[in-house]
Amino acid sequence: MNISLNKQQHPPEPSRQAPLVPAAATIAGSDSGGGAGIQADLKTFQELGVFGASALTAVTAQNTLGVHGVHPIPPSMVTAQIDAVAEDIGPAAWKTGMLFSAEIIEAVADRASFYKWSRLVVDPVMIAKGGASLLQENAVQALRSLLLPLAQVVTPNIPEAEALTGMRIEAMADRKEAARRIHAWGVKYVVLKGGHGGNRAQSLDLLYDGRVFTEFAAPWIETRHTHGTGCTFAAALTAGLASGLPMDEGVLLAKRFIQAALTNPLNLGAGHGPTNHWGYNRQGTAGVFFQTAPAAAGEGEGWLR
Ligand SMILES: Nc1ncnc2c1ncn2[C@@H]1O[C@H](COP(=O)(O)OP(=O)(O)O)[C@@H](O)[C@H]1O
Ligand SMILES: Cc1ncc(COP(=O)(O)OP(=O)(O)O)c(N)n1
Repeated sequence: MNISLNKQQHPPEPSRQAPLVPAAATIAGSDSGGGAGIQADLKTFQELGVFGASALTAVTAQNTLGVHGVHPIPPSMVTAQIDAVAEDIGPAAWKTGMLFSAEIIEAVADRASFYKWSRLVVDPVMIAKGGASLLQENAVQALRSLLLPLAQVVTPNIPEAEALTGMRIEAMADRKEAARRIHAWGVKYVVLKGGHGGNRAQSLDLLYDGRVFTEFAAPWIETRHTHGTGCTFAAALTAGLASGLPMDEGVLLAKRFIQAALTNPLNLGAGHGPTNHWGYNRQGTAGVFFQTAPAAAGEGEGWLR
C-alpha cells in the first residue's frame, strides 16, 4: 500500500490563507534595554493579540540611564526588510519609530507609496528621554515632506510638534494650532500627545481629523518609569488599527494601554525604567475618557464615553 502523507507539492500560498490573528509591522530602532523601540512595539502588539513583524533601522546601545551608541542600518537593507515582510506577511498596519536619517526616511517613504499603505502610523521619534538624538537634524524636513503626507496618523509629543512646526507650544490653543499645521501637510489624523504638557493633574492627548478635536485625558501618574511611553502608545494604536478599529477607538485603546502600562512599574533599572506591558485588561483602565470639541470654538463640547 502506498500512503502519501503530504499530497501538496508546495506549501499553500500564505496570502490565500485567512490569518488567525491580524498582523502589524514596525519599522524602528532596537533598544538594547528593551523599554522602547522595536522591543516595546513587538511586546505591545503581542499583548494586544496582533502578530508583529519588523524592519530594523538602527541598533542602539541603550538602557534606562541613556543611549551609549547608535549604529544605523544601510537604507537598502531597511528596504529589503520591508519588502520581505510586505510580500509575504502582508501586515494590515505599519508603524514607524526611530528612522535616524533622511536616507532611511526616503527609503521608507518610497516603500510606503509603492505598497500604498492605508494604515501607516508615524511616530516622529527625535530625542530619547535622556536627551540623546535619535533623528539627525537635517532629517526633520524629510520626515515632514516625504513621510507625513503618506501617513494615516502621526503621533508627535510636544517637543516633536515644536520641531516639526517651528512654533512654541504652551497653551491648549498652541497645541490646536500645531495640529492644524501638521494636518495641512497631508496626514489624515494628528495625535498630539501631552506627556510633556506640564500638567501634573492629568495627561491629555489631542486627536485632530481636520475638522474636530477629540481630547483623551487620564489621571497623571507620578513615576520615573516612563521609558518608551511614546513607542508603546503608537504601537498600541497600530495594533488597534490592524484589528480594524476606527481611529478614535484606536486612540482610546492606546491611551488605556499606556495608562495601564504606567500604573504598576516593573522597577527595572536605575533611570527611566520601562513601562509594564503584562496582562492588559481589554475592558480598559478606569479614569480615561474622551470628549469632542469643535475646531473653531469652545462651545458644543459633549461627553462621548
Ligand atoms: N506620567 C504620565 N501619566 C499618565 N500618562 C502619561 C504620563 N507620561 C506620559 N503619558 C502618556 O503617555 C503617552 C506618551 O506620551 P509622551 O510622553 O508625550 O510621548 P513620548 O514618550 O513620545 O515623549 C501619552 O498618551 C501621554 O499622555
Ligand atoms: C530605539 C529607540 N526608539 C525610540 C526611542 C524613544 O522612545 P519614546 O517612546 O519616545 O520614549 P523615550 O525615549 O521618550 O522614553 C528610544 N529611546 N529608542
